[in-house]
Parts: sequence; structure tokens; C-alpha cells
Amino acid sequence: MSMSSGLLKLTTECGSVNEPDPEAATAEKPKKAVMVDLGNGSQVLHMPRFISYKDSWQYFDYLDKNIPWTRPTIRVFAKSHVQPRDTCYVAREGLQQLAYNGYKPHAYSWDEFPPLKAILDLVHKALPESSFNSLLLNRYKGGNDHVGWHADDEKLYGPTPEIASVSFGCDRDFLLKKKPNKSVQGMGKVFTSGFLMFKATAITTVNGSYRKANTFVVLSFTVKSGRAIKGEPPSKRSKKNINSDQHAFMLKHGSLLVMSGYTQRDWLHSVPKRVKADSVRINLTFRRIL
Ligand SMILES: O=C(O)CCC(=O)C(=O)O
Ligand SMILES: [Fe+2]
Repeated sequence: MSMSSGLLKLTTECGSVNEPDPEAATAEKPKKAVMVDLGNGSQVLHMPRFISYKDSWQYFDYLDKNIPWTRPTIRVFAKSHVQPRDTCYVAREGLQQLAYNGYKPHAYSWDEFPPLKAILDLVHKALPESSFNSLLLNRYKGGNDHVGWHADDEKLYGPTPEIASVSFGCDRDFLLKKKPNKSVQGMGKVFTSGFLMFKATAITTVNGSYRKANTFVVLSFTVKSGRAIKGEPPSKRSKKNINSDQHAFMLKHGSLLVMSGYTQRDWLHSVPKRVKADSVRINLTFRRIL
């Protein structure tokens, strides 16, 4: 692996390569993974200790220094903004061009960054069914850098994209919330409305004799479910947090988080601003362009 051996001197609560390895005593333990079922065919897998503490700092150091980071201008709700984090994009040659928020990132080759290929190999070992071919990199320089609520639901990833996210450096919160559905929410109850049209036969009498006439009947309806959305007492919510509408994960140095199934269709995710996150975090999101 051609990684830089330069040491980093970070002096924050986020840790640094010079600190003793907090995992040293547990190095022999098998890596633990937690699978969270979000319901309706969406899942998140979280492996807090995917890459060892020491290797993770070496990857961090290499990526921080060698990736050609840029901070592009993007368009959100018809307004131009400087993206609130650094980014870079790597993809196999010949794939469809990625475009998001009016921005088309230049696709660098995997061959230019051998350590990225090494991390991709580790991800493929953990997820043998997967075959990622592109990578969006993010660098958050401090607590003001963030990514707002969004879903990575671009068409080129297909209807059920799998996204594997590896994090290095400062710990940051990763939040998931369910997309608002098309039902109308009011008074704490769910309303669903629509129209039903069906063919009916009307029987009438004309000059004393019966006549049949076909007609279309349109009925509008509103269904009010008994389930309260807001104000539901905590005691009634699932203790295991299954099918809850919000989830939070702490993405630690060396962790892996995988979103799969319908997570991009049905959920939004974000890494919010955090005043106390005063050092750099680097995140790699591996994706497959179909
Ligand atoms: O930094 C992260 O953990 C998430 C990044 C992300 O959501 C994205 O690049 O689409
Ligand atoms: Fe994302």
C-alpha cells in the first residue's frame, strides 16, 4: 500500500494517530455488526470497528493529503451555494456521468489512488455480494461543514441502491428520517384521500317500461387511520426502535455503515452541523452505477 507515513498532530477530542490505540485490548475480538431493519424493505448495517484504529489514521492521512479536494458550487432550490464540505469523485471508466444539484463532478480513476482500491477490497470482503464501481468522497473540515437532508436516489443507481460509507477522523452524527409520505397529516392522525371510479347500471322507467343505462360513478374518499403521528406517548413506541421514523448513528473513526433496500426511496439522511466537532472527518461513500 503506498500510503504516506507522515504523522498527524490533532489536538481535539476526535483523537489522532499519535494517541494510544483504544482498541488494542480488543484487537482479537470479532468485528461486530448491527443490522437495523427500517421496515418496508429498507435496512442499515453498522460496523463501528470495520478498519483498525491505526490503519484508519494512515488512510486518513493519505486521503487528507493526496485527494484533489474541491468545494464546488451547487444549486439547491434554484439558488447557488458553495457546497458546505470538500468533495472528490472516483469512478470506473465508461460509466454514466454522475450529476447532482446541477454539478457534474470530474471522475478520477481508481488507479490514481491505490489506497482507495485497498479500502474498496476491504468493503467487498465484508459485503461479498456487492460490486461497487464509483466513490463519492467528502471532507468535513470542522463542525460547520455538513450535508443536509437528502437521499442518494439518482436514477443511475437503480431503484434499490446499496451505499457503503466508511468514515475516518472526527466522529460525527449520521441521522436518518423517514420521507414524508403522500398522505395528509392533520390533528395527529393520518388521512389518505383519493377517488374511486366504477361503472354502474341505472334502471329507469320511461313511459311505463323499464330501461337500463350504463353510467360511471365517481366517489371521493378520505380514510382516517387511528394511528397518531405526533404526540404518540414514548411508551407506545417500539422499544427496539424498529419501524421508528428516525434513527441516529455515531460514525466513528474506522466505521462502516451500509444503507440498502429502499432506504434511498423512503428515507432521508444527513450529517448535521456540530459545534463540538472541531477537527477533520473524511467519509467515503461507495456506490454502484448500473
Ligand atoms: O458523510 C457522510 O457520512 C454521508 C455523506 C453522504 O450522505 C453523501 O455523500 O451522499
Ligand atoms: Fe448521501
